[in-house]
Amino acid sequence: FSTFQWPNPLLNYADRQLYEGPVDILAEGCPPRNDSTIPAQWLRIAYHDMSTHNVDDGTGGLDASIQYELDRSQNVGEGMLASLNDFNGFQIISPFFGMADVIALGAIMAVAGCGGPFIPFSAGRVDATEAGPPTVPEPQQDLASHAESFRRQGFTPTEMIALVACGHTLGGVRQVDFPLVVTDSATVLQTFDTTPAFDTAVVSEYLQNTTQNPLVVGPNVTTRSDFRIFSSDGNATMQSLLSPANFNQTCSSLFERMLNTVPSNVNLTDPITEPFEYLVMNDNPSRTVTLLWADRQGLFCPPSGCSQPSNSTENVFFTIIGQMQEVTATRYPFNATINATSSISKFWFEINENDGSEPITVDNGGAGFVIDQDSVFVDVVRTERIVAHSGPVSEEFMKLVVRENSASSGASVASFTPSLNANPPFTPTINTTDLQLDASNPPDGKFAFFTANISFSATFLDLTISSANSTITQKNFDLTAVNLPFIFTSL
Ligand code: HEM
Repeated sequence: FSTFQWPNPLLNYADRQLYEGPVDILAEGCPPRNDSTIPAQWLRIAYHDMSTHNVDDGTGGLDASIQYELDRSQNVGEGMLASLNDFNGFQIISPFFGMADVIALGAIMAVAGCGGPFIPFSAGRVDATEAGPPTVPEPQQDLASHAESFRRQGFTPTEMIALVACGHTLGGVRQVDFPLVVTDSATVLQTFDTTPAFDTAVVSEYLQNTTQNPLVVGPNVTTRSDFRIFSSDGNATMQSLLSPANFNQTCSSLFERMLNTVPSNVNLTDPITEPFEYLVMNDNPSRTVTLLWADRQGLFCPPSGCSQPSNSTENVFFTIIGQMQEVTATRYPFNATINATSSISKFWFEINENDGSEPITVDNGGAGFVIDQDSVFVDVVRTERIVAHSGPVSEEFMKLVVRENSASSGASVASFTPSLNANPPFTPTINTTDLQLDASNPPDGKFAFFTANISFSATFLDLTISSANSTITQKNFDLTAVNLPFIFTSL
C-alpha cells in the first residue's frame, strides 16, 4: 500500500498516463518512421526542449518551448513536428498536465518501447508561452563549447559523455537535414549503431572501431562531435558503459535528471515508480471489496447501512511500463445509490479475502476519502454528447447537466478543451459559460438541475456557484474518466 493521499488530481492523472496509456501505443515495439524510429524522434525532442536550461539563473528546461523553436536550424528534422503532432493527438493535455509533461512521458515510453530501462516519472512541468534561448549543441562546435553547453544544462563532462551515448543508441542523422555530416545523398538516414534497440551497440561498436556513427567517423572531421565527446576522457566512460547493466542504470538516472530539468520556480511531483492508484495483489476470486460511506453529518448510516459491494471485476490492461514491472491489477467497480438528503461526506473500502484473515480497511491513511462539498456536481447520468444533423449540416456539442443544492445567485462552468490545431503551438481553449436552469429536469429533493451547451471535446470542467455570501467550486472534474452517452438527433 502506498502513502498516496487522495485527492491529488495531478498524481492520479500522471499515474494513469504512465500505467494505462495511451502514449505507449506509438512506442511499443520501437516502431520505424522516416527511416528512423518514433522513439528516437521522441527522445531527441525531449533533449532539445530541455537544452534551454541555464543552471546559473534557473531559467529554461523541459517546458515545451520547443513548440516555438522549430524554425531554428538546430531543431531541424521532420521528427520534431511529427513528435509534437503525436503528443497533441493523444488529446491528454489537461489543466495540470501540459505538453511538457507529455514530452517527458514520451521519452520514458520511447526508452522502454525500444527495450531500455524504466525511468521514474515526475509530473507538474509548466508549459512556456514563448521560445527559449537557442542553446542546443550542434555537431560543428568544439569540445569546449559542448562541455560548456552541458555545464549550463546541469551536467558534468563525464555525464555529457554518457548522456550523448545514451541518446545516440537510438536513431541517426538524416542526410537532407545534415548534408555536411552525411555526404552521400543516396543515404536517407545514417544510424548511430547497427541496432534500432536501446542497447550498448553504440558503445561497443565505437570501442571496436566498427562504428558507422556519422558523428564519429563521418567524412567531415569538423562535425565528428560524438568522437570528440566519447574520447574526451581517454574512453574511460565509454569503457564503463560497455556493461549493459551499467549502461541501463546510468542512462535511466541521467534521463530522469534530464526530464526533470525545469525552471527553478517549477515544482515536480515525487517520482512515480509503481502504480499507486491500484491495490496490486494476487488474484483471489473469493475476495469481496465493499464501499462504505458516512453521511453529510459524518455519521455512518443507519440500519440499512451505507455500504455497497462491488458489482463486478475488470482486468486492468497496463502499458509497457506496467508489463515491464510485471504488475497485475483488478479493478472493482461500484454502483451505489446515495440518499439525496443525508448525502455523503467521505467514503472508504473494506477488502475481505474470505480466507479467515482479518478484512483490511483502505481509508486514505485514516482520513477517509473526503468529499469536500456536495453543493454542486456534474450529473454524469444526464450529461450527454450530442451529434445533431440537419441535412449536410451537423453540430456537435455536450449538454452538461449540473446539480446544485444551494440557493445560488449564479452558476458557471469553465471548460477545458485540448488543442485541435493542425500545427504547434498546441494551446488549449478555456471557455466560461453561464449555467441556466434546466427546464427538462424538474428539481429533485433539495437539488435543482442546471445546464449549458459546451464544447463536444471538452475534457475538464471547473464549476462555480455563487450565493450572497459564498462561492463554491468543483475544480478539475475529469470528463475523460466517465462514459457519457452519445445522442444522435436532428437539429
Ligand atoms: C553535443 C551534443 C549533441 C549533438 C551535437 C547531437 C547531434 C545530433 C544530430 C546532428 C542528430 C541528427 C538529427 C537528424 O538528422 O534529425 C542527432 C540525433 C539524435 N540525437 Fe543528438 N546530439 C547531441 C546530444 C544528444 C543527447 C544528449 C541526446 C539525448 C537524449 C540526443 C539524442 C538524439 C537522438 C535520439 C537522435 C536520433 C533522432 C532520430 O533518429 O530521429 N542527442 N543528434
